[in-house]
Amino acid sequence: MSAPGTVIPFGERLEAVFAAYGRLCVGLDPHASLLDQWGQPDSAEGLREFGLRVIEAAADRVGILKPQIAFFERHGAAGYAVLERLLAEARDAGMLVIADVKRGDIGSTVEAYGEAWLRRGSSLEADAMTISAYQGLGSIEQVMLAAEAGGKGLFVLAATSNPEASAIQRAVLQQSSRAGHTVAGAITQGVIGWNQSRSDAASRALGSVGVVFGATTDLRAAGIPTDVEPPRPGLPVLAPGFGHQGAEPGDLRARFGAYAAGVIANESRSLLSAGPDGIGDAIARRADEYGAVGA
Ligand SMILES: O=c1ccn([C@@H]2O[C@H](COP(=O)(O)O)[C@@H](O)[C@H]2O)c(=O)[nH]1
Repeated sequence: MSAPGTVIPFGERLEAVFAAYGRLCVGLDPHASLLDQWGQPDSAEGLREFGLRVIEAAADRVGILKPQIAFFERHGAAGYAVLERLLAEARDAGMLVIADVKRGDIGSTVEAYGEAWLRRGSSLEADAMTISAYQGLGSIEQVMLAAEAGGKGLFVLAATSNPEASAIQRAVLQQSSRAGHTVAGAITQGVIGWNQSRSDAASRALGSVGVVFGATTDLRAAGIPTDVEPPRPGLPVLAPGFGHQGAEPGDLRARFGAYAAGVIANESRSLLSAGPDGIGDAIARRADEYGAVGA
């Protein structure tokens, strides 16, 4: 147990979760159709009941929860109030919470997003957030520093799971120090470089800044070779695309290759569609299947 106020790097916390619970991450995506299936109204009350039941089923079975903020935002301020409660419940239950917010802007504005989602004591405090470096990796530098100071994590969109992303993410850079790299490859290398530049890099198995790689994505075609061992610290990889979008636990090693050890396998609809009575078993079964894949 660490002393109060001690900052434990996000990468270290993630490593501990992998060791205790494995790599499955439950996605909290309260689609209107799922609320209906769960017998809940498409309202803030419905979100609250749905969210509380998902957290109850997930706690002690998995160590990571990824709320998709869009489904709360569509209910306005009432949705955000529910989200605040659910974030606190999940964190109190000991889960690492990744807020899937995909924020990005000029640096001074991204800093404010970082404060909203990662500052200790913020009503929306999570353990990590997803972020876009479309305005340049430099635009998120202050957030990376603030996250590090608070023991928080970031997942930078690199090679996402949606097929229509490839035209942009596979485009080859003409200028910059990473000319010749794809956009996805340059972002990935930039994040790896950031983790390596931290003072404690050599002693860490995992860095605190990761990337988003879709489990449905051909990483090699996106300019990210998967047969070359990345340097330490290892790269956390938030990987949506398992379950509903088609990827299976058995695909993990072939898809991610040298990055497999850092993969957080997110599944949302495939688990949530088991309904309130089936979700606990669905999570436990899937957690076992990822466990069988190994590290
Ligand atoms: O590349 C990306 C980035 C994020 N997502 C998000 O993950 C979940 C996936 O949900 P499923 O129901 O398991 O398909 C959802 O919140 C997406 O917004 C992604 O799919 N791909």
